[in-house]
Amino acid sequence: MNGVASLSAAHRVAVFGGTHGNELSGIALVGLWLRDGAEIRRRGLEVRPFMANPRAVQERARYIDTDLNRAFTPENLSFQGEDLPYEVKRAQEINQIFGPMGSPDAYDVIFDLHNTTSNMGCTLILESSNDHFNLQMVHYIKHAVAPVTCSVLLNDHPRLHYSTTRSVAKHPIGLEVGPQPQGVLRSNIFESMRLILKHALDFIEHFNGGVEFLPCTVEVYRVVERVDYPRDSNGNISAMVHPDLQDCDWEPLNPGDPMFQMFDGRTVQYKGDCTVYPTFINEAAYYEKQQAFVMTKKETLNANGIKVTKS
Ligand SMILES: CC(=O)N[C@@H](CC(=O)O)C(=O)O
Ligand SMILES: [Zn+2]
Repeated sequence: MNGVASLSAAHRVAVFGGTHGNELSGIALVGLWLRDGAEIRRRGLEVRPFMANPRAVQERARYIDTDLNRAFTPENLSFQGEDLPYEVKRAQEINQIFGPMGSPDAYDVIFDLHNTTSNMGCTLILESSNDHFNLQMVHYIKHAVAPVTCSVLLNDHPRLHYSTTRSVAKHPIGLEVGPQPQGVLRSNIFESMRLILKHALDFIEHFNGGVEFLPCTVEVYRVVERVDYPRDSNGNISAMVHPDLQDCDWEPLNPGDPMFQMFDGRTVQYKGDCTVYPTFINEAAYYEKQQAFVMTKKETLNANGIKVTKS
């Protein structure tokens, strides 16, 4: 052994767009690939483009009844009856088609395409720090796009983790590209998303084809806290993201640095005792979630070497 683990091939891959109906890059790309899938075809793989929340896409809304990307809880997936919220029914359908979640029948990989209004650039979102297949994939993608940066957000926090659409797959991976306003298509964001997905599919093709990926390290930003806006006694927002923090996703925030600018002009400073790396700063979709930004800490993860199991 040289530290290289054998994993089974990843034959079934899905690409989801429109999990949120107002994030247009993934919707446009999946629409394109539903009409002609040549671009995402790879040897030894089934790659299935899929519109996750078609009614929300129709309405150009994030969701109809409830956020689909929070809906994949065990309770929701096992509810019976007719009167369920649209996204709960849709979650059950998606779990039927691409799951069941946690079973051997589940799809190997789901890429879930999102846009953010934050200045995050290209970001891959992982839900586990010990999925070595995904760690190797993000390592490959980071190298393939360099010198352009592709950041990795790790959300496996026990309290802050949420039940995503992609979590139906064995290897769930989110792709978040911004900044792009809701309901808007920007060509640069569209092309960045398209390129990341190309590299991701290339990685899987190489892996299935027998290429060995050696042990490596991956820099990730681990979610440690969600930060709400300052609020008045009625619960209304009383401040905005400070101009020194706005658009500074992934940049260090040090103790004493400004975070918010109150409507009355005062500044709210970061009072923590260590450097953090804010992201999803001023994301439009997070006002309803009482979230001004996410605090992360930088970490280096070790990825095992991997190669495909000979069958
Ligand atoms: C802006 C946005 O929708 N972000 C995604 C992030 C993710 O896919 O984990 C969400 O909150 O569902
Ligand atoms: Zn989204």
